[in-house]
Amino acid sequence: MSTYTLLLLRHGEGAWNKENRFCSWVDQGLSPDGLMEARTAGRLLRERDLQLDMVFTSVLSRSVHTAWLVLEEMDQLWVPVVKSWRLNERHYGALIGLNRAEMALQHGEQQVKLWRRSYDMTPPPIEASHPYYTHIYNDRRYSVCDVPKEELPRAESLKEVLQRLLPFWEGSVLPEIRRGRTILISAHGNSCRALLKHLEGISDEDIADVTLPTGVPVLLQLDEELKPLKPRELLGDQEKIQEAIRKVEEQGRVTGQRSS
Ligand SMILES: O=C(O)[C@@H](CO)OP(=O)(O)O
Repeated sequence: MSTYTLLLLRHGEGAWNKENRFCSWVDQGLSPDGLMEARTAGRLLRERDLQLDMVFTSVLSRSVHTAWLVLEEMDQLWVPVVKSWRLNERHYGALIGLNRAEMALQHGEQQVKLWRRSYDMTPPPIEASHPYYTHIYNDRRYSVCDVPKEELPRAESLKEVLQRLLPFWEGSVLPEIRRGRTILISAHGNSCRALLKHLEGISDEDIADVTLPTGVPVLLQLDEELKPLKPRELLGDQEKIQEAIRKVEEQGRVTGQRSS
């Protein structure tokens, strides 16, 4: 029976992870720690002797840059990379740019947890008057998408992330996996969570408890039916990974932790 190897990776830490702001579709670069996390992820994959055949990223610089650093560390910079907006971070609508701890103070921690982690709650949409509206929709990268700019999301629940991601997964990624290719998807916390939900059959309720830290590769072994053969493996120092997960979860508390 053939098995498939799939790696999911949330990009290394970005500047706004540190500032505890909803980053979403704002094109923030990697922080110095994020650069290090991406290189460490690459070294971990090299130590496992993984040979990548193809990489998929979002169109946000932090996921593209992470993929590049991983490939460089693996000495596999030649590997083809395909980018799509459909792997972008969840569109946080009007919440973009806001500080999670301040939002928890204003709206309550429970509301922030629902916005961040519930499966089907869509945050308020971004309006044209929002300070980051032009930054996002006037960016040239969104004029070359497979849908017209007007049809791009203005806010998304995790469910809506999965809906826009699935056509790309099925049309572009799955055929490569079925050909036996080893794939890395370098994306974002919520696009990776949506994909994990789909692949592992996680319930709408349980997905709220799945948190991914930045820069930690998630190794999945799939059977011919694309069902996981064993539990997902988060690569790296397990104690540090648990600590990083706890920090991401605490970002929505009134005292708002920084991600690393
Ligand atoms: O800011 C964002 O876009 C995401 C990921 O960093 O935040 P959250 O963890 O709150 O979903």
